[in-house]
Amino acid sequence: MGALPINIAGELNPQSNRTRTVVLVGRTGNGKSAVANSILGKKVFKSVAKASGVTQSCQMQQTQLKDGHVINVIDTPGLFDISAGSAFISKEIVKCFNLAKDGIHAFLLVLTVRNRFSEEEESAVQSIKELFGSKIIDHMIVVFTGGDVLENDDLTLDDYLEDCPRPLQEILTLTKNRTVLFNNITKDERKRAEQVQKLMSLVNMVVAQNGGKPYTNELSYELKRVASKKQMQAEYDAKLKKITVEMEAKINELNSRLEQQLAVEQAARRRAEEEALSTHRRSAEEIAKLRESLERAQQKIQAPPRRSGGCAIM
Ligand SMILES: Nc1nc2c(ncn2[C@@H]2O[C@H](COP(=O)(O)OP(=O)(O)OP(=O)(O)O)[C@@H](O)[C@H]2O)c(=O)[nH]1
Repeated sequence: MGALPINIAGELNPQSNRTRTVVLVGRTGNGKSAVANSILGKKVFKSVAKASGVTQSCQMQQTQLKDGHVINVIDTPGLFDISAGSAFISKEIVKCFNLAKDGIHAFLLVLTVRNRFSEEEESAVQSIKELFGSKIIDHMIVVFTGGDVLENDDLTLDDYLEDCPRPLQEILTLTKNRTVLFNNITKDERKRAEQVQKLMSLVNMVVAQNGGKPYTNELSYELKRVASKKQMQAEYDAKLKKITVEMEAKINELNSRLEQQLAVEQAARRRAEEEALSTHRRSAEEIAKLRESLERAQQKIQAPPRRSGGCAIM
C-alpha cells in the first residue's frame, strides 16, 4: 500500500482538491446503494428490496461529474444495525478508511421517508457519533430517499419534516439542516442530475466549512502511519489486525452501553404506558358510575306518582 495523498494536517494535496470522497451510512434498506447509483449515474451497486442486508462489504466506485469533480462513492453495509456483530463492524470500518485514501469529505446519513424514524435509527446515529467522535457531525449530510413517495402526495421535504420526532429534529439541528431529497427511481435524467448537483453543493459547503480538510480521526492517522512505513506485508497485516481488534473492543463496550440505555428507555416508556392505561381505566369506571347514578335519577323522575288510599298525591 502506498502513502496516502494527504499531508499530516489532513489537507488534500493540490492534485486531489477536485476529488471528493463520500461514505454512505445508514440502516439496511434505507437506500444507500440506490443513492450511490444515483450519484454515479449508473447501476453499479446492487439495490433491491430485501428483508436482510444486500450490501455485504464496503465498496468504492468513482465517477467524474460534469463540473470536473471526481467523486469517490463508498457504499457500506448496515454497519450500525442492531444485528451487526462487532467483529464485522470493526473489519468494515477499517476497510472503509483504507479505501478512502484521500480522506473522507462527507458522510451521507441515508434515511428514508418511507419508514418512520425509529429508535434503532437514533441509536445508529449515536453509535456513529461515539465511534468517530462528534467532529463527524461537521461532515455529515442527511440524505432522504423516497422522493417519489412525497411527490405522489404533493409534499415537499420541508412539509415532511414539519413536526418530525425530536431525535430526528436534533440530528437536523446538529447538521445545520444540510438535507437533500433523492428520488432514486426517477427515469428523468435532468432530475437525477439536479439531485446530485444539490448534494455536491452541500459536499462542497462542508469541505469549505472544514477549511478544505477531509474528516480524519485517530484511526485514519494510525492507518496512514502504518501504510506510510514500507513494512513487510506480514508486519502490516499484523498491525491492521491489532487496529481491528481494538476497534472491536470499543464497539462491544459501546453496544453494551447502548443496550442498557435502550432498556432503561423502554422500561420508562412501559411504565408511562401502564400509568396512562390505569388512569384511563379509572376514568372509565368513574364515567360508568356517573352514568349509573344518572340513569337511576332519570328513572326516579320518570316513575309514575305513587297513589295513597285511592287518591293521587298532588
Ligand atoms: N420508491 C423508492 N424506493 C427506493 C428509493 N431508494 C431506494 N429505494 C428502494 O429501497 C430498497 C432498498 O434500497 P437499497 O439501496 O438496497 O438499500 P441499502 O440501504 O443499500 O440496503 P443494504 O444494501 O441492504 O444495506 C430497494 O428496493 C430500492 O429500490 C426511492 O427513492 N424511492
